Parts: sequence; C-alpha cells; structure tokens
Amino acid sequence: MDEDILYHLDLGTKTHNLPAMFGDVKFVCVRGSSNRMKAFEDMQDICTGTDRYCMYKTGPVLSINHGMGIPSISIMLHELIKLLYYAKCYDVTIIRIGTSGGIGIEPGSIVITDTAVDSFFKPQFEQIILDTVVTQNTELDKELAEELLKCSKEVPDFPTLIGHTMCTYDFYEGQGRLDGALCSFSNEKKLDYLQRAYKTGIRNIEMESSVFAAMCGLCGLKAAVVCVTLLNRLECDQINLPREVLLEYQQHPQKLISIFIKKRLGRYNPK
Ligand SMILES: O=P(O)(O)O[C@@H]1C[C@H](O)[C@@H](CO)O1
Ligand SMILES: O=c1cc[nH]c(=O)[nH]1
Repeated sequence: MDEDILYHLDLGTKTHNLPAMFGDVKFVCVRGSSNRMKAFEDMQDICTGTDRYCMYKTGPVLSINHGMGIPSISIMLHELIKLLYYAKCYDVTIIRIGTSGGIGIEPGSIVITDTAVDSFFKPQFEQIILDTVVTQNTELDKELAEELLKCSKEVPDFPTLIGHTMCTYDFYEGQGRLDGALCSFSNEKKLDYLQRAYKTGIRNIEMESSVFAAMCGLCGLKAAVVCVTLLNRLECDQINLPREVLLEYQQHPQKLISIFIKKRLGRYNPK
C-alpha cells in the first residue's frame, strides 16, 4: 500500500514516522483496560485521536490496551503488528498481562499459558475468513514460558504455574457461570464441565488468549500470556473480593513482567 492508516490507533505510515517513534521497541505489554495501563505508565497517550485504545512507550517497552474479548484484541493486534513491521522492529517479545478465573488454584496465583484452548478444550482457534472456518494453532512460546516461570522465583509471595488457558467468547454462560442474566444449566453440569477442564490441564479461563496466540504465532512474534486468577471457579462465580485485594492481585503479573524485562535488559537488582 502507498499509505496505510492504522485507523483504530490513530497512526499512519504517511502521518507518522513510525521507525523513529517505535524502531527501538523490544517488549510489547498488552492488557485489557486503559485505566490499568495508566497505572502502569505515567506517560502521554500516543493514540490521543481515538478512544478505542491507549498506548504508552517507555524506552524499549510499548504498552497498549486491547479491550474485552477476541474481536477487540484481534483488531488491535492487526494494527499493532503492522506498526511493528513498518517501524522495522525486530526481536520483539509480546506479553498479554491479564486477569482470569482460576480452576482449582488459589486466587491471586499467576498462570503462564503454555497453550490456549477453546471451550471444547481443543488447542485451536477457529477464525472465520470469508465463509470458511480456518483452524489456527494456539501454542505459545515454551522457552519464553519457562523463562517467565524462572523469573517468578524472585516473587515468592504468590504461586505461579504453567498451564493451559481456556479462551471463551463470553464471561457468563460461556465460562460456565450461573450468575448471568441467562442461565440454562445446573450447578452439577457446571462443576462437571469445570472439573473435566481441570483434568485436561486447564488452570484458568479468560477471553483473549486464543486469538492472541494464533496471530502472534502466524506473524512470528514470541508471545506469552500471563494472567492472575481472581477467584477459584470450582468454588464460586462472583468476583467478590474487596477492590483493594483485586487491585493488589492485578499487580502480581505486572511485578513478574517487570522483573522479566529488567532481567532481559540486564537492569535487574534484587533487593
Ligand atoms: O482485561 P483482562 O486481562 O482482565 O481480561 C479478562 C478477560 C476479559 O476481557 C475480562 C473479563 O472480565 O477479563
Ligand atoms: O472469571 C474471570 C475473571 C476474569 N476474566 C475472565 O474472563 N473470567
């Protein structure tokens, strides 16, 4: 294309010098909400002309939010990956830092995803392209997951593990919840489903990992998904912890990723 407008990011190849703005990026942290982004970086939003996404950059670290669910993160990833390409970035590591519902593990734990699975526990993402269902691979980078697990030894105050992550299209019935506006199954059916999920190695549920793994894999980006669990779905559906506790939990993956980045940059000084 003579010109490419990254519409949802309010950036473009003719209006912005993308290599000058982003050429040194080595780490991209993506997360759901823009507020959480603000807590991460006290910086000027790069995507000022749009309220779809917010983006902040500190040296080699780019942070961007992706909203909720597969369609929202997918749009952001298309434009972000093109941005990295136009900026001539190389050796980029991309990490989704998120929240999730845990299965059979203590709330506050971190799950580093090895493979994202769908609601049938299959390690795949079904993308509809034109009128064809295209099945894409959802495995994440194993070495990166191990490196992150190693970094977690520096933050022993919360358990961290590697496991499968189930990615759904909905927060309520789609995640086997009984507390939505619609509720079409029994508590027994719900527990049977979640226990079967646990037996296949699934340790948490969220709503973006499958398309994230698939798109990053297809584009050759080393990617990881690191989510804190806010509740144990074998015990409840409602997220009923006090706001302060939830905010503290959300810091867990952030602390881990900050150690990981500092270590990679040779700037980690354990206290
Ligand atoms: O934005 P985060 O990482 O918290 O994402 C999870 C999955 C859904 O987008 C959202 C539902 O509460 O939480
Ligand atoms: O249960 C949960 C908690 C956070 N995010 C989800 O998608 N599910």
